[in-house]
Amino acid sequence: MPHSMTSSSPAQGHVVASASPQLRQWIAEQRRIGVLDATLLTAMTAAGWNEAVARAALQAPPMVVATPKVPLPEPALVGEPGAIDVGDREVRVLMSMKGPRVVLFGQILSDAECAALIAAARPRLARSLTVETASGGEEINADRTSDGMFFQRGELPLVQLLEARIARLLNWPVENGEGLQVLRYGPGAEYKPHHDYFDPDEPGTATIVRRGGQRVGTLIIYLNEPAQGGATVFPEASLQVVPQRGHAVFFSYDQPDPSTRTLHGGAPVIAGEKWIATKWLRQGRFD
Ligand SMILES: O=C(O)CCC(=O)C(=O)O
Ligand SMILES: [Fe+2]
Repeated sequence: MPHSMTSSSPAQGHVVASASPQLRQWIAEQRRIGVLDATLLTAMTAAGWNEAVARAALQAPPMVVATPKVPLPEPALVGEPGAIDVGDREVRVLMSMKGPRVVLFGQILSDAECAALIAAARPRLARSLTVETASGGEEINADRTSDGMFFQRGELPLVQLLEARIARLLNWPVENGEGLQVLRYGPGAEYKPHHDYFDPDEPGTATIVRRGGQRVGTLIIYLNEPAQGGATVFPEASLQVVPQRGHAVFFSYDQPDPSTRTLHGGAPVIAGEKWIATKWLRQGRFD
């Protein structure tokens, strides 16, 4: 009988002799986001799959997941680890959401490292520009009232160390990352909701993506804690990430399209200052 697939439950069916490609696809997708096999088995039998078939499907060679349009940065969350070893440090896993793809991490930087990054960036701050897709150049933008600067990739030992951690954490080559950007928001400063990918309909985008391809993921690292305000918000997911020193929020987008629901912004700082470091990840080498 025909059956429909959703991402949250296996296909319903009567007793079936063998696992369909759809079922194997669903298993692969669930594993990718970290669901354990025991949980999958329960879900499959509850949905009407014969237990022997369900077990066989779980034992079959893993299927390549076809859902993402392009390979994406993604942390290894299979088995639901509480932390990920990034070489010189254990990064804590605090929250994981599938659609939009958002993962919250803790302790990617120590307090001392956050302070050192702020100190290195502070003398180089200037009013933030945004990439202007109309021309491919950069411009001052009223939607973005922070001050910022870019580090060259590998510019300082601390920057290099952080880039290596990010590469391990998100399984994405260091070479595909843009230089780390540090932003400071004073009281009232904000970054209105936007997408980080480059709009394919804008004439300047072709020029921009010649170097490294599209952006496919973003990691925002919180370097301090504003006294009030300054959350990173995802309006379409009703999600608000409160800045905590050393934490980082990751999100990815498999195509440059609003359907990824990765619209996000930095809410106005109400009191104090907000410092973040942003790492944008490209599809290919960003040289
Ligand atoms: O300030 C924030 O929380 C968001 C920053 C952001 O969207 C970006 O740097 O692309
Ligand atoms: Fe952004």
